[in-house]
Amino acid sequence: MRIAIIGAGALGSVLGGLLIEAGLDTVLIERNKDEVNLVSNNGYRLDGVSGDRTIHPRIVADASDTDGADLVMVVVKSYDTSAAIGAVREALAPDGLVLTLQNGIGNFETLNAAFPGRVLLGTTTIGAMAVEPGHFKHTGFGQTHLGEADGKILERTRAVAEALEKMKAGPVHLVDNAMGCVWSKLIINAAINAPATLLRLRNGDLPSNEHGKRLIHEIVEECLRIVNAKGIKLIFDDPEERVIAVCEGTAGNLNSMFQDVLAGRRTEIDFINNALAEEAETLGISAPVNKTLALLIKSLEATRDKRVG
Ligand SMILES: NC(=O)C1=CN([C@@H]2O[C@H](COP(=O)(O)OP(=O)(O)OC[C@H]3O[C@@H](n4cnc5c(N)ncnc54)[C@H](OP(=O)(O)O)[C@@H]3O)[C@@H](O)[C@H]2O)C=CC1
Ligand SMILES: CC(C)(CO)C(=O)C(=O)O
Repeated sequence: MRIAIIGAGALGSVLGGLLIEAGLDTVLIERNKDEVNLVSNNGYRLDGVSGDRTIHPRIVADASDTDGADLVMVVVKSYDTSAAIGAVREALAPDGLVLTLQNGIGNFETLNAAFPGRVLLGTTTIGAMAVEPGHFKHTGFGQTHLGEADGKILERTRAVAEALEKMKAGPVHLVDNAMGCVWSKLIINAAINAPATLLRLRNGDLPSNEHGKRLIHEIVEECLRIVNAKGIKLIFDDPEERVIAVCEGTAGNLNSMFQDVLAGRRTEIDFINNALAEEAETLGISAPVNKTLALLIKSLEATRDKRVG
């Protein structure tokens, strides 16, 4: 299977490195030309839980320099998905498939509008971090869930799952409820990322007091009203309990939104709490908690240079 990865950032470089080491024909497509030159000339350092080594991938800035991939994995930030469609089109073989493992909602819909019936979706808890140009850290093994949007288990989806399994980065589950997986992760990110960012807390400290617990409760309840109205089936029975378990399981983490804010990068708020608020509005449901969290994070992004203290 020929694989192209669009976005050789943290997750793309970790997945790419593991796929290359597993012997899969994998090319990285990255828009940052300095990074492409650096990695073309020297490879990149990949360290962390799977060891410390240098990966020498094939990496290109122009997707038309690839050979027609059977699988194009989109691992750009959610706000870059629309702009990446041209690169996906250039990289994709005529009968190739697209896979999104991005956080938030809307990525599948954006890609599927461009490549109808050819997009798989899912989630991964594999952890990745960019340390500096040319250096990425594999911060954790994790579970990957993927499937077809209509829930069918097809031979083509099985082949993708088998290829990803070769990374040995954690179990890869072929599921009949991939949309439910995406929404389940959405709720976890909605209830942890924005509040812990605003409170400047590590994940474990968010539910450490009754107010933080109440905040999680209010966010999850609001999300559940949207999920139920849309008829989405989550992959766990008690989402609130799961959010608290994730906080405890990742207690020392600064969540990805907090890391983006600290680094002065744009966040994925439009695809998490803001997307939930928009879904609610479309459904005629009130979602003041998600709406307020989204406005606070967007205000935080807009006032980066005005912070006091
Ligand atoms: N990191 C993690 O552990 C996990 C991340 N995710 C999700 O995966 C997605 C990617 O995250 P992450 O890897 O951390 O993000 P990064 O910002 O580290 O990587 C994204 C990369 O994609 C590049 N890019 C953007 N648009 C294009 C394009 N059109 N063509 C080629 N390259 C492009 C960016 O370039 P530039 O530098 O110019 O912006 C950047 O290098 C997000 O949705 C995230 O939520 C999910 C699970 C785990
Ligand atoms: C699960 C969690 C909250 C772990 O930090 C995460 O996915 C993130 O930081 O985006």
